[in-house]
Amino acid sequence: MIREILTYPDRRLAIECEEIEEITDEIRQLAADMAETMYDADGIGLAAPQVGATCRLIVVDVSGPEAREDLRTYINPRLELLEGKVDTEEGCLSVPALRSKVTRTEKVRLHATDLDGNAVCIDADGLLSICLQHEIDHLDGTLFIDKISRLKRSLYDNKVKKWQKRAKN
Ligand SMILES: O=C(O)C[C@@H](Cc1ccccc1)C(=O)SCC(=O)c1ccccc1
Ligand SMILES: [Zn+2]
Repeated sequence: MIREILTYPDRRLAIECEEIEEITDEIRQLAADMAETMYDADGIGLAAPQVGATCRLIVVDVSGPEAREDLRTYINPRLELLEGKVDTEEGCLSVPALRSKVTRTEKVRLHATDLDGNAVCIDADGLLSICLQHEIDHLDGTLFIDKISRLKRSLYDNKVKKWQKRAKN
């Protein structure tokens, strides 16, 4: 089922998520719900804390929400940063109405477990590399706004305060 996506400054987005010890039916259901929620929100990735879960689970599909033909689910994902630096314009489903330049590593090596319990080890570059870094940051409680300039961050914080005031009235 589609779950609510938490938005900044919800403190649950800052949680350091725990390793998954056992792949239970509950984990499988969460992964299915995260994929459905990601597609519904036109995303190419989603991390468990974005739907209020505190385990190290991410889903990615860089083929995009229209194609939906390359869904990958990763349990306890870990990245080796290999080489290169790249600047990209990022957004986040948990940080509405903000896009900003983020500098990331170009090539990464992913170590994870898939839903069948098999070990995964793949090298990634391009959009998949960026998406994996963005999603695994979420598992560590890091949002891309933690990586932008203090000025841009404070401007966004002021916008959020205005939205919250308006929501209260
Ligand atoms: O908030 C999230 O984790 C989802 C986010 C992940 C992301 C991946 C790569 C760069 C920035 C952020 C998104 O999916 S934002 C949507 C997006 O970037 C996109 C959507 C369709 C096609 C291409 C990109
Ligand atoms: Zn995000």
